[in-house]
Amino acid sequence: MPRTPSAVVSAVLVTLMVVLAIIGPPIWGAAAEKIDAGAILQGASAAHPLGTDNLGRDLLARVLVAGRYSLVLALAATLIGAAIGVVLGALPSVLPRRGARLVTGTVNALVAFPGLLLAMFTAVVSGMGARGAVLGIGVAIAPGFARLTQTLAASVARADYVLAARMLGLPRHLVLSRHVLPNIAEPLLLNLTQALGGALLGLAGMSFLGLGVQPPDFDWGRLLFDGFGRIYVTPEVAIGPVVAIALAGIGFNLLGDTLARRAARTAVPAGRAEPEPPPAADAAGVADPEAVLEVRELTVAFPGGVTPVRGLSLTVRPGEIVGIVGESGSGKSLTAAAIGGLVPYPGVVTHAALRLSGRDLAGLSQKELGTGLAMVFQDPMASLNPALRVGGQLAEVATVHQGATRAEGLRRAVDRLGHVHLPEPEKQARRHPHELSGGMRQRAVIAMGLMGDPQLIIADEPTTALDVTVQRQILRLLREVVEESGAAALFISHDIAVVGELCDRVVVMYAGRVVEELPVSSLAGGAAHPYTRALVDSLPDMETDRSLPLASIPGTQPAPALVGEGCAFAGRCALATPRCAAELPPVVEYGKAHLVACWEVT
Ligand SMILES: Nc1ncnc2c1ncn2[C@@H]1O[C@H](COP(=O)(O)OP(=O)(O)OP(=O)(O)O)[C@@H](O)[C@H]1O
Repeated sequence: MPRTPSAVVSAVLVTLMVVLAIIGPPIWGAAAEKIDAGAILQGASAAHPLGTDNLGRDLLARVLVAGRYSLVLALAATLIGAAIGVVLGALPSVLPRRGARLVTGTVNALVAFPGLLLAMFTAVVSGMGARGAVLGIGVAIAPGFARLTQTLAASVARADYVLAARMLGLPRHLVLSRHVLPNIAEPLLLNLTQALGGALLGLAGMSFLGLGVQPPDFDWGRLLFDGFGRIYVTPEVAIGPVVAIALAGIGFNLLGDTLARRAARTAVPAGRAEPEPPPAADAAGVADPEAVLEVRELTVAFPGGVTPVRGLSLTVRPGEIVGIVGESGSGKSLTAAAIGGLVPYPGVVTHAALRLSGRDLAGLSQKELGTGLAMVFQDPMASLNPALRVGGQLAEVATVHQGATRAEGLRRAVDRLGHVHLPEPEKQARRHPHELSGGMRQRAVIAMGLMGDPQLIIADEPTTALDVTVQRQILRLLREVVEESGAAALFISHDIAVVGELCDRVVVMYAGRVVEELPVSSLAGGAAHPYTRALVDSLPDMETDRSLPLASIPGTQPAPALVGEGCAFAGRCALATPRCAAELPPVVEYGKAHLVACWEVT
């Protein structure tokens, strides 16, 4: 059901156009063709509300009848454009390098060429009339489709399942048709709707220029062309086709926008088996009144059976800093992204519960999310707009979400920048992000999170890009901010030593699952899972012989698409038995505030 005003408007307009195309010719067809020598070139009257043409035919009836032809021509042009575009866009994936470069270069040149000129040129070359105009508009639309197909195909090409198919030696055209095209079909279809609106306007333009539909046929553009010569004497004769063209163009463009927005929100991959449905509502249970963040059975899946986060549960309580630790690729960042609603398309997030202070995260407004949840990422430049001054960006949180004036917002921004110990905060607020050092930028991002009233701060590897001294300062700042603001924090890191220093509790992830959760105080000596123990053992201490290479865990973590039935760590585990590889160990209690998933220690 459409919900936003633009969705309602687009649904009404498009339905109207389709109904008109179906019922227009049978109902008003005869009136549109009826020649009346006594009513030639008349203006508006009761009998002819939009006037008549040079043969005395009723213009209102002609506008209503022309809808079908206009829509059919636009649909044909769009399909031609999409077909040429998808072929051109997909070719670089199957051609040898040189051919691919040639096609890409041609597409780039065509994208830069004005569409209407391309359409006019093609129409003139292929013969004036409806066929030439349709071909012309089709050719003008094609480069846009080609560029979109290329970009989408390139983004899917790096997915694990495409790499796996390539490594299996599948021919390129099969990789393209089986693995790439089905996964980019949905955005292409959405683009088709928007292109239909553009084609309608383009065809009307061609007919208006005299290059399109020729008499005795007529579409809205042709009616506008005929009426335009009389626009100063009887302007109403041009109004009908103008209104029809505008409404149809707006309707299809808005429909494309609405569908694209909806698809981005639901992000269900096209043409692929969908991941398991979310567990039944009652599995969510009752909200934990103690929890700032409650995550139950969180799963993040991508097309092709890639499930990098599998049934993850965790709880963060007020004032607590919980660390998520794991090797690269264990699913830490996707967990953070899923909590923040930032999993990129075409990822699908399912969960039994995802609550912030007892409230379903999906039900929170942008304002509640913007002020209640602060996200700090590894690269502060990714969170700061390089074109804006730091103070202005921070102030935006207050002006957009809290209804503050710009002056109030700026005052609060300077105050928050001082709070995170940026020297001379007024001066820093006037600077652009590139004028600050990496550590200062990260402080500014933390200050941005503090502009609201965050209940939870999610910090995803916030110190990885910084040098060791600055790392320590930022970690100290995070602890201070949590203590002062009363917020809780979820701290993500691959470094168990850093987690051990900063956090109260640690959640250890391996290949998308929680394998152990324990208080940080139990890490040294109290860890139960062989993986956690190996992580702790790989840390150097005072007695480590620094002349020897650091201990590391032999083997590698399996890629998300290659995780088997049982424990994903079994292949690297010294304690593994045949049961470990065959059966998934459940996460069970192992002493006070301690959970573990391992057959051999429970
Ligand atoms: N857009 C995507 N499409 C398909 N797979 C993805 C996508 N994003 C991430 N993945 C897969 O999910 C897995 C987990 O990624 P994630 O970034 O959460 O790991 P991580 O533990 O944070 O690692 P790192 O420390 O390297 O960031 C990776 O193996 C990656 O291949």
